[in-house]
Amino acid sequence: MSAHQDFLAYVDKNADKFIQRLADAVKIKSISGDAGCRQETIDMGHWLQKQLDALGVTTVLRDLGQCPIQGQLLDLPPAILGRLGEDPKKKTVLIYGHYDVQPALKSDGWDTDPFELVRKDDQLFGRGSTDDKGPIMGWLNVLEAHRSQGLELPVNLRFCFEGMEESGSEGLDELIEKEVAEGEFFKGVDCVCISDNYWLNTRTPALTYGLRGIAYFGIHVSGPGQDLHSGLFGRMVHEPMTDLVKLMSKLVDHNGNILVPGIEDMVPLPDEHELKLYTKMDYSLADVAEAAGASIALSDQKETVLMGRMRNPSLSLHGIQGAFSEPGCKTVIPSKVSGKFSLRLVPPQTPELVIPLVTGYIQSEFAKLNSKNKMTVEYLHGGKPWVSDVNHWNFEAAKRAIETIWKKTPDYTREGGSIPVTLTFAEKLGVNVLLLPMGRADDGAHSTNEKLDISNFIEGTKVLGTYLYEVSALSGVA
Ligand SMILES: NCC(=O)N[C@@H](Cc1c[nH]cn1)C(=O)O
Ligand SMILES: [Zn+2]
Ligand SMILES: [Zn+2]
Repeated sequence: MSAHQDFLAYVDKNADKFIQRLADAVKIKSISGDAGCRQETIDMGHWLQKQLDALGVTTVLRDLGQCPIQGQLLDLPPAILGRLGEDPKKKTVLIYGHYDVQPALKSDGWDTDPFELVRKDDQLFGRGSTDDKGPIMGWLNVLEAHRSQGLELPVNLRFCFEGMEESGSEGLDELIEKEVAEGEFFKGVDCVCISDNYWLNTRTPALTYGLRGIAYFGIHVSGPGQDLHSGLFGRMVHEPMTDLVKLMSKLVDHNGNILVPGIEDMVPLPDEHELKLYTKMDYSLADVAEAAGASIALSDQKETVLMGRMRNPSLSLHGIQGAFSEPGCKTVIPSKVSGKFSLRLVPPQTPELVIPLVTGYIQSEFAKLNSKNKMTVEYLHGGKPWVSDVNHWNFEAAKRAIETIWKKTPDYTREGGSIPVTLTFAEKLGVNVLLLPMGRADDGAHSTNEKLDISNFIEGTKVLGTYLYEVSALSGVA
C-alpha cells in the first residue's frame, strides 16, 4: 500500500478517536468575545499547542499583547506558530485556523449543552464543531495518521493558529507583518490553506476563492443619569432607546438595501459572464431554506440570492446592549444603550473607505432628531475583502483531492463571511491562498445547534491529507 492509502485507512479506523479529540476541544469554552472566558480561551491555546507538540510539531506561543474588552484590559490569547518538516525539496504549506468560538448559551435555544459534543445519528453537535475546531482537529488527524504509522508527510508544514478570529483577529496582522519583516517563520512558504468556511449546499464540496470584508460598529446613546420609570418619565424626557431604534432603522431597509449613501454605489454591477457563473451554480431556493431553517430568501431569483452573499455588500443589525431583554414586563427607560451592526464588504470596499461614510451619515441622521441625548459612533473592528486566483496549482491540488475523496467536482464559491487574515497572508507572503471548507451549508455556524456531519469530519480529514499529497505531486508546476 502507498503512504497515501495507509493514511486513508488509518482515518477510517480511528474515527471514534478523532471524534473524542474534537469533544475534548469543544469542552473548552474559548469564547474570544467574552471577558469571562478569556482564561479558557488562553487555556485552549495551550491545549492545542500540547496536541501539536505530541504530534511532532515544533511550536512557539506568540504573545499578542492586551486589548480592552467589556471595560477590562485583558491579555490576548496567544498565536501558535508551528513547523514540521524542513526538506528543501518539498513544497511548504502554511495552514491557518482559529481556536476561539462564538458565544453560546443553552438558553439561546440549543437542544443540548453547547460545550458538550453530542453525537446524534450521523452528526456532531457543539459550539466550534464546524467553526473552526472541527477543521483544526482535521489537521491534527492528518498528523496523527502519519506519525503513528511512521509515514513521511509529502510536504513541509507551517501552522498559524489564533484565538481571536471571532473578535477581529486582534494583534495577528501585526505579528505577521513583523515576522515577515524580521523573522524566519514564513520564509519558504509556497501556499496557504485555510479550512474555515462551508460548502454552498449540503451536497457538493466547495473550493472558495473570495471572502467579504467586514466593518463592525457600535452606536452609543445615553441621556438620563440612571434608568428611569416609564410611568414617571415617559413623554417627559428624550429616551435613548427611541433615538437608537430610529437610527438603526435608517441603516438598512427590509429588502436588504443599504441606506448609507455611497456604500452601494462603490460596487460595480456584474457583467454577463459573471451572471452566468451564478446561473450555473448547483443551488436553489430550497438550499437557502434548508440552511436558514425557513423559506425567507430576499428574492425568488437564485442569482440575486447568490449575489447577495457572494458579491454584494450587506448590512446586518446584531443587537442592542443595555436594553431590557429578560422575561417579564419591566417598565424601564434604559439610560444608555448601544446598538451593534456590521457591514460585509466587497472589492473595492475597505473599512477605511466606509468608516467616514457610516459615521458621517449616522451623525447627520442623529442631528435631524434634535435629541438632547448624547450619541457616539464607534468603529469596533474590521477586515478587507479578498479574492484569489483559482487557476493556480494550489486550487488544482485541492480540486483533485476533492475528486479523489468525494468523487465530485467542487463548486467554486465566494464566501459571504470574513476571515481578515486571509488577505494579510496573500499580500504579505505574496503566495496563493486557498479556502478548503470541511462543513456544509446547514451546519449553523455562529448559530444554535451548530453541528458537523461525521462524514464531513472524516472524509474532510481525508481531503485535507490528500490535498497535501496533490500539492507534492504538482511540485514543479509554476
Ligand atoms: N468562519 C469565519 C468567521 O466566522 N468569521 C467571522 C469573523 C468575525 C469578524 N468579526 C466578528 N467575527 C465572521 O463573522 O465572518
Ligand atoms: Zn471561523
Ligand atoms: Zn466564525
